[in-house]
Order: sequence, then structure tokens, then C-alpha cells
Amino acid sequence: MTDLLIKICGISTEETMQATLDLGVDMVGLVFFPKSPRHVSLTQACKLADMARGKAKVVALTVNMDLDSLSRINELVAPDIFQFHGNETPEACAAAKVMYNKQVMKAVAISDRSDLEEALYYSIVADRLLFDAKPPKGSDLPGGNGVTFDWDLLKDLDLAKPFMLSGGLDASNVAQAITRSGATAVDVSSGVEREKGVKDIEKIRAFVAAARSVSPVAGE
Ligand SMILES: O=C(O)c1ccccc1NCC(=O)[C@H](O)[C@H](O)COP(=O)(O)O
Repeated sequence: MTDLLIKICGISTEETMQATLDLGVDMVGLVFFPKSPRHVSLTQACKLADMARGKAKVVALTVNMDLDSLSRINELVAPDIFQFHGNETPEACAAAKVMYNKQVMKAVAISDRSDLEEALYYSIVADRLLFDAKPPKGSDLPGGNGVTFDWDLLKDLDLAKPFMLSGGLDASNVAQAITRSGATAVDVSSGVEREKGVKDIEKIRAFVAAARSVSPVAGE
């Protein structure tokens, strides 16, 4: 049995970072995607990452980013984990892992069982998979849309690597999502915001409490 891992994604202010770290979460996500309301500049990301270092794993979230930009994030922000949330191939994930000597988490968008096949390829090269809902038609964002998918699809999934559950989670549904999916790790962004891109510390607190209310889950 192991404790649940909790990631709060899309942190963009020092106040939110401090409050989130005070809750003892496991991972904090910084979004590097200019179209996102959660996008952070490199300067702000460095400040936020320095606050988190040694307290929570710093996750740099990128979408189909070119190698020069990835290298700049790696050098300046020094994240613990790269989260690839676009159409990065398994080969690109493997190359980044070797080049930066960092863990790689690959997002896989799910709407039905057939989407899980993609996860098998990524589970060979990535350290962890992040299951998210498919973005609604017309959305500018490949993630962070506050949309759920059928959590039962993940129950008893036999993968070589652990997964993190995301997509539309909030304090009211995270316990049920963990129970139905068998997840040992959860990730949230919209569900802890008062408006798009603006985190709400009380909602983060409620989310963490609700997630931790579920009995310890089977180990990774
Ligand atoms: O959060 C964003 O703005 C974002 C932009 C581009 C790609 C991915 C993005 N977020 C991905 C995350 O890690 C979210 O935490 C995950 O998709 C769940 O989001 P939500 O449904 O809003 O909780």
C-alpha cells in the first residue's frame, strides 16, 4: 500500500505556490504554452521552481515544443519531470529522457477503450502516463479543459508504468474517480480555480483533503 500522489497543475503565482507546498503535495506543474491562461514566463517559472525545489517535484508541461526551447527550460528552470501534452512521438519522449536525464510523463487523451492502445507504446519509454480527457471540439488547449472521461476504463489496466489520472477532477468527484479508476496518482487544474487560470487556495485545500480521504491504494 502506498500514499496517493497529488499534482496541482498550472500554478502561476508565488502565493498559490506557497499555499500548495504547505499542503505537502507531491508535484507542482508549470505550464509553458502561450495559448494557456496558466502560461508562465521563464523568469516566473524559475522563481516558482526555486520555491518548490526539494519540497515537491517540479513538472514542466510543454506541448510539441522544439528542442531549443525545451533545452532552455531544462537549463534555467531545471524541472524534475517533463510532461509532454501534445503529439510527441514515443521516440521524441525517449530522446528527451536521455538528452536531459529527466523523468518523462506522457499525456494520453482518452475517450474510449481504443485510446488505451496508444498508452502501451508510451509506457515503454515514459516513466509515467497521464490519462486526460480528449479536449472538447474547438478548444485551444489540449489539456486543462475541466472535462472528465469514463474512469472505469482504467480499472485493472495492466501497464508497465504507473499512471496519473486527470481531466475534470475536483473536490466533489476525486474520491469516486480514484475508487473507480484504481489510480494511485491524481492531477488537477480547472477544478481548483475560481476562474480560468486563477487558482483558488481553498479549492486546492478541499481537493487535497478529498483525495487523501480515500484509503491507501495498492502500490505502484
Ligand atoms: O492547463 C493548461 O492550460 C494546459 C495547456 C496545454 C496543455 C495541457 C494543459 N494542462 C494539462 C494538465 O496537466 C491538466 O492538469 C490536466 O489536463 C487536467 O486539467 P483539468 O481538467 O483542468 O483539471
